[in-house]
Amino acid sequence: MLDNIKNIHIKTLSKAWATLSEINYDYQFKNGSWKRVSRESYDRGHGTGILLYNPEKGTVILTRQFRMPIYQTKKEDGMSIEVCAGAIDDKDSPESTIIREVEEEVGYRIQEVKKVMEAYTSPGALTEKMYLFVAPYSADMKVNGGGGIASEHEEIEVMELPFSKALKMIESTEIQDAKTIMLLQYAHIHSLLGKKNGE
Ligand SMILES: Nc1nc2c(ncn2[C@@H]2O[C@H](COP(=O)(O)OP(=O)(O)O[C@H]3O[C@H](CO)[C@@H](O)[C@H](O)[C@@H]3O)[C@@H](O)[C@H]2O)c(=O)[nH]1
Ligand SMILES: [Mg+2]
Repeated sequence: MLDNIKNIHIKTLSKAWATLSEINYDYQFKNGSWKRVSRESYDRGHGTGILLYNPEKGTVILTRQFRMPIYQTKKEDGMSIEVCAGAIDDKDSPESTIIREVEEEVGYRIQEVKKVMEAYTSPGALTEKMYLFVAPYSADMKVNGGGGIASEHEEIEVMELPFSKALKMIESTEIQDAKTIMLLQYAHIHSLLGKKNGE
């Protein structure tokens, strides 16, 4: 335990789909003084995301879907271009979650994934950590059309596009999702697309 934090009091402000808490605590600053601090924290569990890439074709698979928080903040159409992603149930591992999400959302059956990053998505407000993966895909792995689970009100458009175009969509701000930008840049830095590495 840290010795510069004590008297932690957690108050649940909302417990519905996820949990919003107000956490009050005494924190000792570097000059030795103690202060009572209050912070809100939103817990909706952890998440996974994956960049699927095809080095032969020079393409990647992304998704496009409506995201209410984007609509709420930007007053635009709320559509978001993202890597395939999913929330992790407590009983599942990040790996098994993402393999299942890939089949549900984009229709590919993949066997192996490579974890490349663990990233807190908004550590001042969210408990969420994203486990980020990459995996190659090919046409013979396609098992369905994807789209997500209609009963969970998901409507996910599957996009297969040249890696070079995806990189340009970061510059043009068509892609604004952080985990997607991180994975596309990872692929670029590590030349995952070989000769078709976006140049
Ligand atoms: N009722 C209700 N249902 C919700 C809510 N939020 C999510 N759901 C349900 O839970 C499903 C979650 O779908 P996933 O594919 O597992 O997760 P995701 O929405 O893609 O989220 C992923 O990306 C997020 C954005 O980066 C991440 O925040 C999240 O951890 C995860 O990785 C949704 O389709 C919806 O049915 C909510 O506030 N209320
Ligand atoms: Mg999802």
